[in-house]
Amino acid sequence: MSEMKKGLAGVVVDYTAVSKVNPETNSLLYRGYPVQELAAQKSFEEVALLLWNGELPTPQELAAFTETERAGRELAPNIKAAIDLLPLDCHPMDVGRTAVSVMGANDEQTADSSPEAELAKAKRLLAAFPAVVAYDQRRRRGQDLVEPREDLDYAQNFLWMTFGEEAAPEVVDAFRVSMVLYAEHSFNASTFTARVITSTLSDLHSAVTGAIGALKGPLHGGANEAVMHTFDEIGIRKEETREEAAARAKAWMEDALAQKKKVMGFGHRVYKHGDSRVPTMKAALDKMIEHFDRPEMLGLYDGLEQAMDEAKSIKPNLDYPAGPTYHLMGFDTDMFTPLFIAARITGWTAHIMEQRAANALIRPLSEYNGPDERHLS
Ligand SMILES: CC(=O)SCCNC(=O)CCNC(=O)[C@H](O)C(C)(C)COP(=O)(O)OP(=O)(O)OC[C@H]1O[C@@H](n2cnc3c(N)ncnc32)[C@H](O)[C@@H]1OP(=O)(O)O
Ligand SMILES: O=C([O-])CC(=O)C(=O)O
Repeated sequence: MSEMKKGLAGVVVDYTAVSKVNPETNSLLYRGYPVQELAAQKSFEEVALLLWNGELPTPQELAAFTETERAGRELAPNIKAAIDLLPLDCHPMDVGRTAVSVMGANDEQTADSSPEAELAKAKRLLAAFPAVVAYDQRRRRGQDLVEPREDLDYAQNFLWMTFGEEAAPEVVDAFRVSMVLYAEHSFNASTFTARVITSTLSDLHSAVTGAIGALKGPLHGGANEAVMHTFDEIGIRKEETREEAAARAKAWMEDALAQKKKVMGFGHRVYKHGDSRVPTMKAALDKMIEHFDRPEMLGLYDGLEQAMDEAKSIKPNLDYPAGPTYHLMGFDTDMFTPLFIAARITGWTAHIMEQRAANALIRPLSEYNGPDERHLS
């Protein structure tokens, strides 16, 4: 029997030039650039162009994309109608998955897999998806659709369409940082799903729809939502000091680990000494805690992190600081993973284009362990 690698752990299956995750140096490079530098200096729009094209845009390229992106933000009538038909208590990831599927049916270039068409579709998806998340949160709150504004950038407009008011610059910046950090992460489960689907020569929207299904699970993107459920289970008490909250969180974690529970937002398949993106996202969370004056949230955060570190030396992943950041911004908890979709559309589509350019059908082998051959009498 050939060696089996459950979960493909440690298996290298292809080359990629999109990003490099290095657990030894705890670094993440998008097309060669450290993600921390991009998060400090670049807009999400610039990072998207970097991931797709391999280079940062020239001012002219950025201006052209800005125009396309701002013109493509409206919710198409049949996507709005499809969302309106979905139950208010279905998960927002079901809404996001359905919306991308309808976008695939709408797109005139769905069957065109030329590099130019793939890039154009990726840009349209990036531009159109925020309206899905924004409208879904609003309809669940009994609020009307807010039309996009072309005078706002991607992050500003996303928050505008969700909350119907202009967000403070600090909030916009933390949101932008989260989008940049969530944009890309090599062969994670959802990206690999997108590449598997692409490898059959299926279309870009099908690959993204499948990737959304993979992202939904709590072992992957669904963890950012699960982190908030943990905070809620411990109990968020605004009147509490940071120290009081930390003590309760520590006790909660010790109890959870004694019961051998998996606590979402901690651990990673590749990083074993901490996720390269966490310090940058934690700095954004700190700014939100200060902006909204919520020190007790920091107490909960620190308490869980310290207790996990002391008991198992397992470090937080990106979902851990992202969850409470989105909560403080005002997003409903089950909207957090759709926010991850909005960002990861960039990485997924970059990988879809890369897979298509050097394709091989992805079809591994299995070792049969069912009943021996038998026959109908
Ligand atoms: C953006 C992202 O998608 S990042 C990932 C988000 N996912 C989560 O936060 C879910 C929680 N974390 C996990 O389930 C895991 O750490 C994974 C799935 C991310 C990575 O898992 P793997 O590399 O397969 O490691 P595995 O799950 O085998 O864990 C190794 C050991 O650490 C323990 N462990 C790992 N993560 C956790 C955790 N979050 N809580 C408690 N124990 C954990 C496991 O129980 C296991 O212990 P054991 O050897 O005593 O059985
Ligand atoms: O790389 C992974 O396995 C998961 C992850 O952190 C991501 O997709 O951002």
